[in-house]
Amino acid sequence: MDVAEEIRRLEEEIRRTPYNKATEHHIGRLKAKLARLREEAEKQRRKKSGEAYAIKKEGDATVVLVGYPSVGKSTLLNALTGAKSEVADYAFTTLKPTPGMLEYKGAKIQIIDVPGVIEGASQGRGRGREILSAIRVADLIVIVADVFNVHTIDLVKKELYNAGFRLNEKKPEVYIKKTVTGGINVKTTVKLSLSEETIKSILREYKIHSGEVLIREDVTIDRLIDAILGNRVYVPAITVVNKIDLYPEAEIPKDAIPISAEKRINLDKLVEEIYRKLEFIRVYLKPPGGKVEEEPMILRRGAKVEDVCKRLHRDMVENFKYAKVWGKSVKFDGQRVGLDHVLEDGDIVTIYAK
Ligand SMILES: Nc1nc2c(ncn2[C@@H]2O[C@H](COP(=O)(O)OP(=O)(O)OP(=O)(O)O)[C@@H](O)[C@H]2O)c(=O)[nH]1
Repeated sequence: MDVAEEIRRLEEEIRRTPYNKATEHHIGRLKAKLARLREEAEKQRRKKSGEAYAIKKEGDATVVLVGYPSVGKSTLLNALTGAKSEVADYAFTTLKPTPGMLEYKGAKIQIIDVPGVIEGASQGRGRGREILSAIRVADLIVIVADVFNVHTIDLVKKELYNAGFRLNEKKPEVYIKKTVTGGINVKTTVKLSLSEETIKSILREYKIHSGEVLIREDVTIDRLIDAILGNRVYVPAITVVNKIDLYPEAEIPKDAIPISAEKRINLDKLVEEIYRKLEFIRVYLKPPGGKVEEEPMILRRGAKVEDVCKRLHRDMVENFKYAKVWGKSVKFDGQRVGLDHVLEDGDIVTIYAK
């Protein structure tokens, strides 16, 4: 049996098996096997096709518009940025991703439009591989549908899920340290729904027979597999339904924002949501012995001193000695910190280099 056929067989069996305490163990193994085969198939495909477009990230964050053809992605990109992406009323006018820049509250947000996601992209059909590699650069994904194609939201989400993207999901709090001997030792800080046997058999499916496993959430089978594979992309996402001007009564999922790119309806709300979801922080630089600079550097929540260095100069990380920080991220003002130090909004930073 070839890999594709085996994948289909496993999917079918998982669908048919009801989930309960008695079958949990079995389903766990099936899902682990399925994820492993999908990885294998993905590797083979990558060898064949090679990676497509290299997109140059610019600005303070990158937003990628994803959706079926003709829902209005190019129109939206133009409306948000003033960029000139080709618009036409037939499908697939977008041949290359076209970066444009949105400026809001001091942040420069790069917006990229990729060719319409087609069903089967995660299986490498159509231009799928190119699309998915473009989406990988996203700091935020905006799923675009239109009032006549609201159902495509779920199709896009499914494609992205199968391709390893996890939208608006936190990274699983599962930490695995492999050891050479000693068996699997599971430690947990919360009450788990999965049995220890299920957890162990899933680990064994990935050839982990010995190791320390620390679980800090009531993990599901799928999230446990995600943690083991470790290559999932956790990214925030927003959904919009476009062309609301043509059909104002359309039924819109409650977490989606209804907009009209052409008539500029609700775009201010969308921009605000994009800005909020990107979780920007402002960091002020103070050169050694100098005054605090007026213009902040715009970074994302979780940014480290290392990210500041990278923005300043490409050799800065290499020449870094230490930094001093004033503000919320330190215990006392002027505290010395290293590259790994996580900064907070409003911090003042001085970098000392060799
Ligand atoms: N009435 C209305 N029409 C719109 C709106 N947004 C886009 N359109 C029209 O929808 C058609 C498709 O728009 P595009 O922006 O090219 O769609 P796309 O998603 O980029 O399509 P591809 O390039 O094929 O992936 C064009 O005729 C647009 O003028 C809108 O808000 N309202």
